[in-house]
Amino acid sequence: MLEVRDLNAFYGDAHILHNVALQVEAGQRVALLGRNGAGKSTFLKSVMNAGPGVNGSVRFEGKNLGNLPSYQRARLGIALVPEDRQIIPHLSVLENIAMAGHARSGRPALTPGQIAEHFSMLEPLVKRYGGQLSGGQQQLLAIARAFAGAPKLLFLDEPTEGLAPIIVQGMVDEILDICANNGTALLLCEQNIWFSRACTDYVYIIDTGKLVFHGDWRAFDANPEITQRYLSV
Ligand SMILES: Nc1ncnc2c1ncn2[C@@H]1O[C@H](COP(=O)(O)OP(=O)(O)OP(=O)(O)O)[C@@H](O)[C@H]1O
Repeated sequence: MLEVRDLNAFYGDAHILHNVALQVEAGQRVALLGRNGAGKSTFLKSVMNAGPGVNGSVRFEGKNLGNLPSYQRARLGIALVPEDRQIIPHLSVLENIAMAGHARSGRPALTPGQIAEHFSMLEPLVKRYGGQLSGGQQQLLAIARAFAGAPKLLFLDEPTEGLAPIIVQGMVDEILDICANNGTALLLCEQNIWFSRACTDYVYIIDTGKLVFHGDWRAFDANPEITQRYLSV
């Protein structure tokens, strides 16, 4: 579904990503782990054509995306939930979800009400303003909003950052359920290994802009030095 080859990314003269190759199959759930500054967000932004200068090949459902602008990538069915969530504070929960409808992929989409129903922590809050939500509630709203476009592939950028463990635990089921119900593939950028393991089947590790490991969680566990070398702080 998503096939990235030889991806290099730059901010001005700074060469951030080096020959990255990563693949996500339809319906697959994949984690991209790495320390602060390893290049996870840059990778997502590069695939969305939303910031860094990029060369290399990004193919989605067999099509080379070339210079296609971000909004057209969204309409092909790729949704990015950015690290800073970008909730609109003066719109209600339902209005925030409805706002993302313009990114529709062309697949049958759930209504904002149906999307909110999937997220038990959000459902009682549908009329509340975005700016009145807690950090965890805002994160769930950002994920819920991504589903307004009926994405085929969802990018989540460090969704657990700054959230209490109890909220993070609840998010696992909400994310797995809505992805399964909608046949949505997931690429999760994280530092939280527990959460990544609970949400995905396959893992890539990035360190200073280079991929240094990929495999399933069994292969990850068979190489404990990986955690020590690339993920411990
Ligand atoms: N707009 C920018 N201009 C210049 N350099 C940038 C910019 N954004 C990120 N960088 C640099 O690119 C490198 C990768 O950053 P990136 O945000 O992709 O890492 P990350 O793995 O997502 O980290 P974090 O977990 O802290 O969000 C870092 O060295 C960072 O300082």
